[in-house]
Amino acid sequence: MGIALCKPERDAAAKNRQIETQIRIENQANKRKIKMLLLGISDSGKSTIVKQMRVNYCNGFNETEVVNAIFLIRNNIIDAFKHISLLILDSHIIKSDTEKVLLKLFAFESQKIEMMQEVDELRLINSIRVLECISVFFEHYSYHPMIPDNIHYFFPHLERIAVSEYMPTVEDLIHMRQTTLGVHEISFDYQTQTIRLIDVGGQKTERRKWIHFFEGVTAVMFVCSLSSFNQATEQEPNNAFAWETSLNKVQNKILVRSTGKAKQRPGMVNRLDESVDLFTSIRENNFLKSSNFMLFLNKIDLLGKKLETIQFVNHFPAYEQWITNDNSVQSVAEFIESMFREGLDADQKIYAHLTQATITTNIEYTFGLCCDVIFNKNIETLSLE
Ligand SMILES: Nc1nc2c(ncn2[C@@H]2O[C@H](COP(=O)(O)OP(=O)(O)OP(=O)(O)O)[C@@H](O)[C@H]2O)c(=O)[nH]1
Ligand SMILES: [Mg+2]
Repeated sequence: MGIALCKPERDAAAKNRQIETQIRIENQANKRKIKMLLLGISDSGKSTIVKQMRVNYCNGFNETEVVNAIFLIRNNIIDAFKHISLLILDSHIIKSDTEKVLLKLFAFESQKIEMMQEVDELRLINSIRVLECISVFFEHYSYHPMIPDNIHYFFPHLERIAVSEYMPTVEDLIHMRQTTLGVHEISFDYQTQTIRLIDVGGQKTERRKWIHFFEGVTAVMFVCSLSSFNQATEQEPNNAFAWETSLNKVQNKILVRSTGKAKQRPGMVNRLDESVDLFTSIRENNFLKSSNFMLFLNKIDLLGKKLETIQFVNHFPAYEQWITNDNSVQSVAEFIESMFREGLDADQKIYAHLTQATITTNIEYTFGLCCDVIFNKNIETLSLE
């Protein structure tokens, strides 16, 4: 005989059943959705792609996000001037004593500037943007690896941005940089399907969270910044792929590629090398064996700008042996793509695309191409079952 429950207990049990049913319904619905995962190292452009999806297929950005963006964009600008000031102070660029005072303020007390009253913050941004040494810097060192990519967009717009009545445009929001922490998901309808698009943080400390989202992934969209070829990060103790060894039983391999590796710098890891190594380890992950792999070779615009003054071969000596080693965007992009394809089995297909994630139509077009492949494959799989 069952134990009789009093009314509050009966209500609680009914509520629990209701929640469980709801979760089951949602899980079933999620299974019917196409799950896409955006992966890649930090700053490659994953969240920028999500923003473009929101512009194209959701309702764009809400009022709160736009207001928050005012502060985030100004912080992006202050952060960029911090790095620029440090470089100028350390360089031969001529600067007057008054210029030095302002440069030192941005270089060493940028956090203080961010905490100031808006009127003071704007005054300082407007004072630094017109300095002679700043224009010299942009003329000669504009694509220095320490400079955040989005300052190339924001610098010419500073007169519009550094005013108290500033309201960010959609384009400003696309270029705004906010490091992703945790995992974020958007869901939207595309043609006849519902897509779940999952964005993760690319920093090393964030990567251990990724594995929890590897089940049932239809497509991995791996994003790599082509312009990262001259950027480096500090080497960390060898535990970056701890999630892989503990959860997926894949051996941590020393990855050797014949195509190319960056010139070694003690204690530093080239960001393009880091990206290729990460891609290889993800490609070998058992959970993702049946997923489609889309490679977004992103920031093609910045690659072009950098190659105007930087010789790619100086960073990747193996490029000397490449079929065409003429420092053109096309040739360098092909070489980089080959680095990602190194060691692929004959039956492992990777669909690579050159992208500029800051251009809405470019991402709309590329996403369309990815979906054509995914949907057609789905039809093939269904007809085989
Ligand atoms: N010029 C240019 N800038 C880009 C492009 N794609 C992204 N960016 C900029 O690069 C910066 C980093 O982009 P995010 O999308 O935040 O990078 P992420 O991969 O999400 O980085 P994490 O969240 O740290 O993993 C932003 O300021 C973007 O505006 C591109 O194709 N061209
Ligand atoms: Mg992000």
